[in-house]
Amino acid sequence: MAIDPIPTACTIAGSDSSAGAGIQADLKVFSAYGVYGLTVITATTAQNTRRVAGSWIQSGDSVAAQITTLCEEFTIGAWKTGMLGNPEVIDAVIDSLPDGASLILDPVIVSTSGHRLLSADALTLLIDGLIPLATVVTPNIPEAEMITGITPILTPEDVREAAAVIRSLGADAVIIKGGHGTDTEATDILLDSEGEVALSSPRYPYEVHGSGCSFASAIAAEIALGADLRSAFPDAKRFIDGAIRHAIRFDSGGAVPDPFWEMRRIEID
Ligand SMILES: Cc1ncc(COP(=O)(O)O)c(N)n1
Repeated sequence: MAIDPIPTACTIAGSDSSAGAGIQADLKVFSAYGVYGLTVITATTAQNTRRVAGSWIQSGDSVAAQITTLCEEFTIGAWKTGMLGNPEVIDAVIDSLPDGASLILDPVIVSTSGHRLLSADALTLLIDGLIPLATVVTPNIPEAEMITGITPILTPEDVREAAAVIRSLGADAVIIKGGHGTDTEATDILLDSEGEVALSSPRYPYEVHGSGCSFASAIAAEIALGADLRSAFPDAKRFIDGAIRHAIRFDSGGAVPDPFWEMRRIEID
């Protein structure tokens, strides 16, 4: 199928040196979809699949210049935010994003390995300034707890209550990802103006570094291709389930999603 012009999506996120999460995950997912991926780098991190050793955040000016320079040339079908780091970067994003942007806001706060990727004062600004601009916010359960103050989120009713609170902060829609729960299935819940959709997929017996980033990027790619959120959600869920089922697993025990598993020319399962 020929699509002209090529759809574009832009990720505003941190670099992950292990290439499982962050900018690298997002670009892989965009490319697997056939969407041209643009990048705004907010930070570099020194990390592997097990730990974050350090992070260095860009200035607000750098982030603003990257966004405005891209907007000079490209019509960007979807924006996705990941690690933003501090209030200066969030302010730059709020000030530079074009009006009417479709924004998939993945509220990266703490890495799965436990390293803080967003300062506490930045969380307040993310809630007050960025969530109201979001087409969809995609927290996992720990992030939903930190955004809403509802702790612990344990039952499906708790998840629904947290999703309603996040929508009331001004987002069009919320998807709370169940991947950090303990059931045998990972159930994600979408809440939008029309109500709720719950989707479950198997939980695999290994931790996959970067699956949250990859899922949010799959939603962004779907939106860039013209899907609405109600159809993007099940398609992105299927996509990430395949990338996790066929995750690249290292000798260390670490694993990262493989959005390209169907294209592999070598057998690694
Ligand atoms: C640069 C960057 N962005 C996002 C994450 C979150 O991913 P995870 O929750 O899998 O650690 C990360 N670890 N690093």
